[in-house]
Amino acid sequence: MALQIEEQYVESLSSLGHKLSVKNFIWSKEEWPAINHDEFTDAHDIPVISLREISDGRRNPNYENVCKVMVSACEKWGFFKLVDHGVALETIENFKGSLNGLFDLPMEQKLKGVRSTSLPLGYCATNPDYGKNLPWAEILQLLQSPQMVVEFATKVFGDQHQPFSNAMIGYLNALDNLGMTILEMLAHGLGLPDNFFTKNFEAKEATMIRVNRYPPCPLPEKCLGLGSHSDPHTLTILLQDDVGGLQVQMNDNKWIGIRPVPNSFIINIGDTLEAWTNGRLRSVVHRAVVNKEKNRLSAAYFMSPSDSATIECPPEIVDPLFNPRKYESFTWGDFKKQLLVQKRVVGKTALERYLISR
Ligand SMILES: O=C(O)CCC(=O)C(=O)O
Ligand SMILES: [Fe+2]
Repeated sequence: MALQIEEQYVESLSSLGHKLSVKNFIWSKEEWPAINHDEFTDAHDIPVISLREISDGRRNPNYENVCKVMVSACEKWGFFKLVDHGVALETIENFKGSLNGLFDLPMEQKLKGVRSTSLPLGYCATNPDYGKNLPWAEILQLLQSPQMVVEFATKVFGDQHQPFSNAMIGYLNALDNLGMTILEMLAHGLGLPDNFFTKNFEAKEATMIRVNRYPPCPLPEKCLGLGSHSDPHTLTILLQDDVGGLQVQMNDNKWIGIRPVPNSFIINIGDTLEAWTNGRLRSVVHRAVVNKEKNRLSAAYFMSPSDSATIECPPEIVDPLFNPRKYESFTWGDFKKQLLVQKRVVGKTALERYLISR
């Protein structure tokens, strides 16, 4: 029986002329997920933070407090759920609908927007960037660039590209605003000038979105939608639907499932922000598991500074005696270049190249 499943042809993830079967997607045993996509333990879930009380921003008396709570969540968990975030429901629903519509297209049409071998941007059915195992996912990666969105959408939809382009551009703009707000709040909560991070984010050279769609999988206990990894960028704003599948690794190496909350985002710290804060805000390893019945959509918006931005922990955060500087300073451009060459590895190792050895 098991053998039969493993031999099944995986139509949803096979590019034309490149037939894959379930066995091509089986991960090494150490990576097999022990908890299902819909297993959650509320006592161990990540904190929820609301922006409702402070929708008028810095002038609000609660602002200070919410910024501190946000920093604490990122110190302890590296992750939190954000509700009352101010992004219009319509913008989110339009975006989700357009992306599900894209992934529902015949493979032949999606492949018109296939990513190139040199640049990981565009559509791909099985992303080989995450080590030797194939993720059970279709992926669309695009930069925060209206021109690139239109270029991609035109390849796939021809002169009918506008609904897709508009939904995507509207979503990217809304998330850029939200991301800048969060980066300001984190700086404020850390006692840094409010624009300490955001001043490096005016050019959107490397900010990008990755939309993942995980088709139903006949063997979810041996496959993964996305293997264990940390996000190398600065800040991730993740949208997920109500299916469930995101899991986060705790300090004791145990995995916890993150229960989807309607109309929320998941915010997590990337490696670059961990280095920028000398390890105070944590970039935490996570993965996506798949399930037998349902398609699952998630979209990770990765904020990145300008290529020339120098990532160096400010003196306010370093203490030469108790908390000495952990990382050499580096530019985001250099780190990004290294990541492109190295591709992804399992777990969290990308920052190691900048560790100061003692
Ligand atoms: O699908 C998910 O919930 C996780 C996605 C993710 O971690 C990523 O795209 O980096
Ligand atoms: Fe991620």
